[in-house]
Amino acid sequence: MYIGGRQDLAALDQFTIEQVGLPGAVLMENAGSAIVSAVLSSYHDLDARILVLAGNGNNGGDGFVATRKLCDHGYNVELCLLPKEETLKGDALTHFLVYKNRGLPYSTMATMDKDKLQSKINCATIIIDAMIGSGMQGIIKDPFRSVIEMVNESTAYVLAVDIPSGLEADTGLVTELAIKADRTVTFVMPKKGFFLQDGPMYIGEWEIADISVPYQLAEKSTQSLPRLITNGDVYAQLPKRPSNSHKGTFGHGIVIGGSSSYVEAPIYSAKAAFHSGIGLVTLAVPEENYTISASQLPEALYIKLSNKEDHISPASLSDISFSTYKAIAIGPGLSRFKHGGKILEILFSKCQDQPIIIDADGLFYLKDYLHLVKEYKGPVIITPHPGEMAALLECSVEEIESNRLEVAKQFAKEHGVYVLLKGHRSIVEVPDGNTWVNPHGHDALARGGSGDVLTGLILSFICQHASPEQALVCATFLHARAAEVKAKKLSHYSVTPNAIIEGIPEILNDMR
Ligand SMILES: NC(=O)C1=CN([C@@H]2O[C@H](COP(=O)(O)OP(=O)(O)OC[C@H]3O[C@@H](n4cnc5c(N)ncnc54)[C@H](O)[C@@H]3O)[C@@H](O)[C@H]2O)[C@@H](O)CC1
Ligand SMILES: Nc1ncnc2c1ncn2[C@@H]1O[C@H](COP(=O)(O)OP(=O)(O)O)[C@@H](O)[C@H]1O
Ligand SMILES: [K+]
Repeated sequence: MYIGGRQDLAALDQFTIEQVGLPGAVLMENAGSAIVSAVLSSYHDLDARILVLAGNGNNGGDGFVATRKLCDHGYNVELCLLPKEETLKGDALTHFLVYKNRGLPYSTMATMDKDKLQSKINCATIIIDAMIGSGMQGIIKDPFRSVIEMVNESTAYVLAVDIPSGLEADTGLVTELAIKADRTVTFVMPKKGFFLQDGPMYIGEWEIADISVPYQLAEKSTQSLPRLITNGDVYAQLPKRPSNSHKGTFGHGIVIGGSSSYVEAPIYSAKAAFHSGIGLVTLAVPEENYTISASQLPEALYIKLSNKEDHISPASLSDISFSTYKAIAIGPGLSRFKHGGKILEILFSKCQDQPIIIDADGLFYLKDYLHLVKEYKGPVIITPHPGEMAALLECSVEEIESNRLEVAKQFAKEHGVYVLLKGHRSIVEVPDGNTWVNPHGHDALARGGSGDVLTGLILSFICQHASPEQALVCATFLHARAAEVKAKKLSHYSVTPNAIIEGIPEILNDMR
């Protein structure tokens, strides 16, 4: 499923109107009807008081259609047009005239003082936000400003038409104020802004409505648009498991990490790999971590790396026979120490072309070794959280967060790496290829060790013959879904890395 920005949507609408020959007023009729269907599917109480707040652009036009049709269904619905009537034009004006020709009632800000509007908002059970849609730009201005404040303070259920008013479709930025929707019915495709910056906090539950803009056009003409990872994508891309297979079929991976302060991190990665189908895992950890690691995960094979003070001695990596492993994950719990970058130097010199996944403190050292990545024959995958990405780029976390899609794309292109930029709505960027956005995951994942689990999943799927892109798509989605399913059972407060690992089989079992 593609996600688009303002211009992508406008181009698709225009194509449908001009080339396909479906007039804009028909699309608007469909959009309004989709809002009505959303109300009909959830609210059967005809006494519910529905207030439609409309702007003067096409988003408002959708609101006029919805109000007319809700009246026809017998709902107790009221239309309030916020800008002046004279400012209406185009399809919105057409549908406003249809509304008026039907003799249906409406009020405007001009005919009503602020207190009266406030009392309408307070009395509403459902508010339909048709003030501003994808045409939103800049700082929200009056008359919408004060109305948005009132709506956000009310107890009404808020249904946003296409996008909550005040949220920027391209960037997910809310400058000062936007509608906090309970549900957003969006047209044609989800907007990029739903998954960036403030967006996820404003859209509520969301769904896509078909308004007869042919979606196949998006697939043909918008290859560069990001895609949302769906259950279907993951099902299609998960490594298949022939029943006559043996452990060699599903690959042997190695996790290199751990230090005296961070014992658990590489264990979480290896456990996650075991719970998601890998054939064999070797844990290469400092020798002083061996006993506790082996007691927690006896299924793994072990390489005891010699310690230097409280961390791995980089030179000890020279003794690993890397050709044994189908893929390598490095970084969880490695810790930061002087000359730690030597670890990457040795790793890249000893590996041939197997996929290398660099996470956590491995990324800390990467900044000075990016040339090795470019020269390496095999795929390199990096999994930074915004702080790690900011350190790699020597910029602020804010700069990363306000440009997540661009940052990931640029970095992947420049260095030829697969980038998984983590966070609330993680981004998977394939060098010179696709961009994927994960719509799942929440605060239950905001706990030390969550990222280590994800690294193990990526390793596991690569060892099972998934391409790096497939592995990243599957791992990112399953990791977040596992946390969601566990949070439902245990509470958002209580999802440990081990709980996420236990959630993985539940999600895998549900995949179809
Ligand atoms: N033919 C089409 O293009 C279709 C568009 N549709 C609807 O039309 C919407 C896009 O319509 P438009 O491009 O007319 O734009 P919108 O109706 O989303 O917004 C434009 C209006 O918002 C005001 N506005 C923008 N930024 C503002 C700010 N910062 N403060 C205060 N007011 C602001 C503008 O002055 C203008 O009146 C979509 O979101 C969708 O709901 C649907 O009807 C389907 C067909
Ligand atoms: N609020 C959140 N919403 C969605 N995903 C989250 C959230 N907080 C954390 N995550 C996910 O949890 C993981 C945390 O990784 P990371 O920060 O590397 O943790 P650690 O290094 O402690 O294991 C990432 O996959 C990230 O996307
Ligand atoms: K809206």
